[in-house]
Amino acid sequence: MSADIIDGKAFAASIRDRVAAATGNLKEEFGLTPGLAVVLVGEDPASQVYTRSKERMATAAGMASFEHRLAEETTERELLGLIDNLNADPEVHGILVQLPLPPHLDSALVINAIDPNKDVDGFHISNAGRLATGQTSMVPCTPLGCLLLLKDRIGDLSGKHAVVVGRSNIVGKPMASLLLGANATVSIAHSRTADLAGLCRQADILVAAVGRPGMIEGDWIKPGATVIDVGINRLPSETEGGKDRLVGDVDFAAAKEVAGAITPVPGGVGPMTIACLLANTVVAAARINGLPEPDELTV
Ligand SMILES: Nc1nc2c(c(=O)[nH]1)N[C@@H](CN(C=O)c1ccc(C(=O)N[C@@H](CCC(=O)O)C(=O)O)cc1)CN2
Repeated sequence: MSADIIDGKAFAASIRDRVAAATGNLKEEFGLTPGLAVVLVGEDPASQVYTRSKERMATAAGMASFEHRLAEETTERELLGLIDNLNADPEVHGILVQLPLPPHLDSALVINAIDPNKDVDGFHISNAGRLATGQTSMVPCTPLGCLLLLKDRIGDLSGKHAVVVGRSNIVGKPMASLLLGANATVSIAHSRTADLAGLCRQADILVAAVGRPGMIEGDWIKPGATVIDVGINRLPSETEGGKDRLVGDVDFAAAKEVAGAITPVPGGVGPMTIACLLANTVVAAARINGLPEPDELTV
């Protein structure tokens, strides 16, 4: 039997519709237009695509979009100066600095300079700590998107064994916190985990976020499990002059023969990231202004 394919693209579109409705309410009832500032340093081609999509989708949802394109050689001082200005700007409710930054810039320093209330990526140390300790926080967009897909597919996650492969600060660790908060039993695995395949085989929910193309094999998956593939790996085309191929961290063709449900790459988790960013921006705008939060957009 072949797994159900989880349509992240369609689900993300439905979240963006809800964001647009919530944005419309804030404007009509309170005269408040949520504003998102997108900061891109340098010319990384994928980052250019992602930031353009963020700006376009923010505008389509009725928000104000503030775009800041900075040269590759921008200094830390200049970038921190911009962030100070955005922190102080009452029309800006969400600030994101696109990652990765050029290597001469200290990402942790830059992210921690963002006002935590405007940190719609949820990467600030104070938001990371609040999430890890079960307090209200801004939640990182990719893990938030994964949780929404899982809840939509499974409903109550209580007692499910979730294995998260990957321990990054922006996906693996917050994903584990969110799953714990939803009462799953959580294992965090990584490249040094003994018998990684054996651990994955115990998972009712398997989240792969390692950045290694096709690393999770079909026979690592428990029959019927729900598999969330966070990996977005670009491989050269198999034909000369063709376009690069995007593949996930899971061997999709093999896994779909065993899993109960699985996200594809592209079209799975990726589109949820931007939809959740927009949802976080509306939530931030409401919180900053002491207004009721649109609860359908929070977890
Ligand atoms: N400040 C941030 N930087 C980065 C984040 C982030 O959440 N905040 N995440 C990633 C990049 N990213 C958003 O910024 C992102 C990645 C992928 C997608 C997406 O929709 N992917 C599509 C495929 C698109 C393609 O062809 O490349 C899919 O999977 O279907 C959206 C956003 C790193 N940086």
